[in-house]
Amino acid sequence: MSQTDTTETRSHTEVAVGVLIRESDNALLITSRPLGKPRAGWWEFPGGKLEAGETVEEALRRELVEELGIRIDNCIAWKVTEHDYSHALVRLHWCKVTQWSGDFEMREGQQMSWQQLPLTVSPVLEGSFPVLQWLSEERGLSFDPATYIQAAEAAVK
Ligand SMILES: Nc1nc2c([nH]c(=O)n2[C@H]2C[C@H](O)[C@@H](COP(=O)(O)OP(=O)(O)OP(=O)(O)O)O2)c(=O)[nH]1
Repeated sequence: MSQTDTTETRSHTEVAVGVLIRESDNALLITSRPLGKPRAGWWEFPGGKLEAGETVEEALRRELVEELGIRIDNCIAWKVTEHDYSHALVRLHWCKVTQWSGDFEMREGQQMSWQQLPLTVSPVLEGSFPVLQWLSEERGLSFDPATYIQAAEAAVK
């Protein structure tokens, strides 16, 4: 390797993310990131990192019990995306969830909001923007990333 080659190999952090869709009105569950995590207070879809030996579905089931106190009945693998944050290079495994049981409890002191598109909470994690676009397209809605991008840029300043 030459001295000018600054190529750095970063390993991916695998993350399971749930797009919970409420049957009655198609609303999406969005939660805020708890204090102590990178981007605390930002909004995201619920989920978290895979632990050693876990499948995406197992990780999502565990995270949703730990964070929200609910048990999911189905987990439909949907998309895989990547995002390079300064704190981690993440690979996001997106699953749609339409059935669950239990009452929502914010076990990590976070907030939750059932949202229609476009979301009204802000700022939203940048790694979730592609999914907001796909969900908008599925619903025949236009997607304008500008508002999300501006809010994210303002929040990292
Ligand atoms: N849960 C979730 N994570 C997301 C989304 N979009 C996005 O870029 N991410 C990124 C942010 C984080 O870098 C990573 C998730 O890691 P995390 O720190 O929240 O995971 P965790 O709950 O297992 O946390 P920890 O207690 O192990 O630190 O994925 C999203 O919509 N939901």
